[in-house]
Amino acid sequence: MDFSNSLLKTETDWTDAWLTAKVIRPIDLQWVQYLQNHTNTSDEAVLMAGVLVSAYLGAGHTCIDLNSIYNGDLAGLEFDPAPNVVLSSWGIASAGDWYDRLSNSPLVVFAHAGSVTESNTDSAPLMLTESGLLYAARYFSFEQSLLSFIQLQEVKGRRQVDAQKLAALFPNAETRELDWQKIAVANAASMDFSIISGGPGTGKTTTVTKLLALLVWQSLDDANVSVGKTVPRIALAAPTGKAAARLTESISGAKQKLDIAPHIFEAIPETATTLHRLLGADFGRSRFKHHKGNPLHIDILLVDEVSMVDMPMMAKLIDALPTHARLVLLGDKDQLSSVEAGNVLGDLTFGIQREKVTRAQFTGLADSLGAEELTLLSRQVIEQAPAIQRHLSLLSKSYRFNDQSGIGRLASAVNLCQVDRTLNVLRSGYDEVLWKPTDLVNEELDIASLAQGYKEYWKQVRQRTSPAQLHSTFSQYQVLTAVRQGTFGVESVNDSLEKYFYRQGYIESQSIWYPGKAVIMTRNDSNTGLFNGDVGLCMPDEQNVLRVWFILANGEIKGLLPSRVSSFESVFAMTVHKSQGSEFERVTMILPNNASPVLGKELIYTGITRAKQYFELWANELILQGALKKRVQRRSGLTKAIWKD
Ligand SMILES: Nc1ncnc2c1ncn2[C@@H]1O[C@H](COP(=O)(O)OP(=O)(O)OP(=O)(O)O)[C@@H](O)[C@H]1O
Repeated sequence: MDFSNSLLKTETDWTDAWLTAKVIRPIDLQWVQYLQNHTNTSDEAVLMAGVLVSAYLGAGHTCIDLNSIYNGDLAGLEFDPAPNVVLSSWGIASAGDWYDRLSNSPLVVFAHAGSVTESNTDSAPLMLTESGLLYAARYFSFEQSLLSFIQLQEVKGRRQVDAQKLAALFPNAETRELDWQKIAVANAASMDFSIISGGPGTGKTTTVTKLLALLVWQSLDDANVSVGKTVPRIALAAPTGKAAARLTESISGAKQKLDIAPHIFEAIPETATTLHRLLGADFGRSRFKHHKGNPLHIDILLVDEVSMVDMPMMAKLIDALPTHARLVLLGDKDQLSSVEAGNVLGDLTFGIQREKVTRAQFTGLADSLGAEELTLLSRQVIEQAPAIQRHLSLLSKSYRFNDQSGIGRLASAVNLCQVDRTLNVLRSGYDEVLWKPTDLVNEELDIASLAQGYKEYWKQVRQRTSPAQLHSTFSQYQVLTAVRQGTFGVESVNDSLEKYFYRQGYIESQSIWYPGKAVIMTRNDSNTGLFNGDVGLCMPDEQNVLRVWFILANGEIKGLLPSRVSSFESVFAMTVHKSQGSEFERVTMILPNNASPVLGKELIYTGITRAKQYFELWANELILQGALKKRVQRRSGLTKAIWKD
């Protein structure tokens, strides 16, 4: 693209420098040029703000903060020259000056609730708030709908909770120690909007299955569907096909463990779907079938793996929710945020306090819990908390990792950014944690050792085992990488692994598709119904025709001819980003040998918590230390708006 005639071209050549350094993308300039052409604006300070808004969106931030940028806080993005240096060279001496220039531009509209809707975003491309946050208008509108939804929850009354039924679902609840899963259920049952967050194995699925059982039981009462009582319509959803398939599996498992009447058991669904499918994605159109004008036909919506849900999707989900429906969000707030812009779960749970309840919550729980529980809970009350706190429950006791577990300890140290403790755990010789320090100079990867984990998989490929069994074996082990490019990036590691498998004779032919080939979808495909992130394994069917087998969100297995599978890549190694929503018995995670903007503690925490039994880390100590000190904090207006009290 030639920008030579553009007003963006200045003596400082800031656009060229930023493009060359890849800190902005051509699309960021194209967008601003488009705006510029439509409004005849030539104020470079405004155009720079537009370029930054677009570039920040690309990096996952929903807005820019003029004050932070002017003060040199660039959210980890490496702009050289720094925006404030360029702005100063134009005589803009403070963030306030920049604000004034933006306020007077035809490109910018002063932002307040209701000042923009998704349909009028073209006439108001940039939105500026009083506090100096600048948004692309669509993103301001998404954020506003989420805020309005949360505000609406505050005026809704409490729902009655049946204490006896609740107690029956928690027969082992102790009287000397609070059961925070029970409190989470009691709390969520009493309101229309709730978030249950927790690390791996803290019982999120168990808790939410009991919540569904309680809600169904309360609706149907003790008798079988009695006159005048209807079964609540419940939908289970997750952001990706893989996460939905896992939710299907884990809800069915958790249901089996409940001691409930058959008619309640039957009324709790087991099949989850993707958010796209739930909302009625029409791949040819940007709008979903379900929205405010045509809401979903449901009474309760449970969404799992919410850390992966981006801001536009969350806004659309809320838009499609009928006003009477309950929304329960589930996820691990400490995991990586969504690939696209936003950090919805992180923002909503930003100031969450562990094992605390607000005064309002405590009062609300009075008729749901026993006297002894209330006495214990009364010691956990916080008097001052923002309104959102009463919608939140944080589960922290892990039923997967006990206090002695290496993986649990490692995840906890990483999550708290404790460098020394992390290194101690890695060096402590736990059976289930191994650290292989990598050499910064000699970038050889021990592929033979990496490939060991796939031995059982290849054995089963040779034995032509069933696709379901093959998937089960494949999910036992996964190599994870932090980045895509470079020797330790996913592309190179996959390539090396495939070459190794070929040399070992595991791969039988040189064609693209061979028995045992493992792929991951890289985009949604309306023709096949597959979703970005779905994993397919190649094996002959009973007629000896090669097919690629996928596990669908509902748990079914579907075999497609390879010619029907497009937009995929190999998945013997996958990026940590793509692994969100999946878990494996054993994981090897490889960090790159140079610092990368994506490398922060959230990524390392997410990688570790994919492993259920064994975790191996291949990383250089310096790179690891640097990553642990880095928190990737996404800019948005949500946190301040919700947690300001
Ligand atoms: N209160 C409890 N007492 C005993 N075991 C429990 C309890 N809660 C959960 N578990 C067990 O711990 C394991 C993990 O529980 P669950 O799957 O509900 O957790 P999760 O937070 O959803 O896990 P994940 O990290 O996989 O999403 C399961 O085997 C479950 O049966």
